Amino acid sequence: MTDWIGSIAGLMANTTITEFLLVSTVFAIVFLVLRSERVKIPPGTKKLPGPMPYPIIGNLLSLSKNPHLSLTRMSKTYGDVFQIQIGTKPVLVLSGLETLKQALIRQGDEFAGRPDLFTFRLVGDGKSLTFSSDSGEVWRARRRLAHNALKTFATSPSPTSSSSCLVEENIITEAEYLVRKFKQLIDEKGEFDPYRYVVVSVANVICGMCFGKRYNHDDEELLNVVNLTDEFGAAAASGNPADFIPILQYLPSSSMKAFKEINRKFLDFIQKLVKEHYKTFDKNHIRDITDSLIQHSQEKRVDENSNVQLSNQKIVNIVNDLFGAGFDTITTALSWSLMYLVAHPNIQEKIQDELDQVIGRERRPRLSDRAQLPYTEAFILEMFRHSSFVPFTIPHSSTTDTVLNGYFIPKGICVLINQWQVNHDPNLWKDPFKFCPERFLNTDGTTLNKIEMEKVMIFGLGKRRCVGEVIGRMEVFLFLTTMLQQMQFFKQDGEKLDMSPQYGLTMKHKRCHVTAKIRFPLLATH
Ligand code: HEM
Repeated sequence: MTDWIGSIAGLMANTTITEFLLVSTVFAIVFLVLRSERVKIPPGTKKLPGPMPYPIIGNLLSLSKNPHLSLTRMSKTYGDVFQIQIGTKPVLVLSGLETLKQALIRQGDEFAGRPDLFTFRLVGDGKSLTFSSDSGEVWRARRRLAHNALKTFATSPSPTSSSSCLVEENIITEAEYLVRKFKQLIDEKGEFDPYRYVVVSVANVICGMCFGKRYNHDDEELLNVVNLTDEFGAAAASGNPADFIPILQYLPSSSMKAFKEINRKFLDFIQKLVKEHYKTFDKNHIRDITDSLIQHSQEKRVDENSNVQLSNQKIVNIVNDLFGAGFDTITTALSWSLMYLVAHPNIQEKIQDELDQVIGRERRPRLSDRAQLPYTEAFILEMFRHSSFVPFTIPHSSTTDTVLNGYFIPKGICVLINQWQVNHDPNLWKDPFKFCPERFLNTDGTTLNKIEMEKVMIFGLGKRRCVGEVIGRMEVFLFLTTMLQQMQFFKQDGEKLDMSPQYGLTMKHKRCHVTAKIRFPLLATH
């Protein structure tokens, strides 16, 4: 955001007074015209509350560097449903768990759209399932395809192994490689940056599902793509001024240049793999998600639940979304987990005691152990809640004129959904800023409290809820338990942990080097 403010300041410095007055007059006229076209509120409904916008920039300055915090503060004044203006565009902000359930579940169809934003048009050549403004039948048919592909190639029972499903085997293998890599780094250097290696292991899991392929930790091609997520997340985050003030799209901006470059690199990487799949495709031997999408497009199957006919590109491009969404979120979750573990050694010890008692040292953790590891599960929930590393869902839009909590909502308004606010709402959580896994346990301390668990907002809700949630939760559990069964992590002597999140689509902490101790020698078998 500072990049944009810098551009505006630079522009003003190079402008004469006459030019400045002329531009101001034009903007003032545009502002007055826009004001006169204000939305008419139907009788019996209320006008959305919200702060007074300034001409041209609206409430942009009030968003600050951390929009999740400023919009949470505003919700205390204006309530769960209020409007701000970014540039000249109105934006609806929703907070409060009950309000989010009302909008996204009970009125789900009315809030399932995506706004047509400048940055979103740059993702996946404008054809992304996640970011494009397709809603209705096209989006629904693509979402069903994504769901089915994940079911077939991830969560279906494994025909050949003892694992409960295909992806379990895949994750356990990658987690084991990761632990070996950490051990090697400890022997060689005594410390390491976990994020750098976790990202490759997590990317390998989704690469296995999508392309039947894995990469080693030093593969330049993969590293070039997976290391772009910070810049991607900064530009695609909710409230990017370039999405709301059209003139900013034409000003020189290093962050927007980087964003375009990232999308191009990402698309090239995926397209290369898709092309290889087309060359070796055999309809009698479907190897992975890409093959199954190619098969679907070649057979020109009409989606069985609708009459919509999707283009080949819109079918095969679904793999871009699955790959893109499938590694950054989980890597960020694991990286935050390691930060909390080194910041709270007593919590790390408690998890390890639980793992020792339930699993022991003779075998590796499995998904079937989850029910017997309530403290570990409570830790994961608390990591999701406390970090709230996806502070807003991806922006939604209203698909029709509607009413929410008595307020009139016009069709097509961009909607920001503040997950961070729900996860830190003092009406829902005792001491919301304290990191305390115990809050998710019943008083007996051995079972999880379902009501508390369901209050955590990190995967969204309703029609647009994350399609990879099941896999995401499995991955975080298996990577974490495999690491913690074998290794104990510490912060380095003298290293200060900086856990302040950097705002973005997914919020990251500053990269941090940790050290680790091997808890017991590696077993030859799982
Ligand atoms: C810890 C891991 C994850 C978190 C926290 C997470 C979170 C989210 C959130 C907040 C959304 C936006 C929901 C909305 O707009 O209302 C989303 C959407 C999505 N996620 Fe995830 N996600 C995770 C893992 C995954 C994985 C592993 C995949 C794929 C394999 C995936 C695929 C998607 C897709 C395709 C969408 C777009 C859905 C749509 O627009 O209809 N996610 N995710």
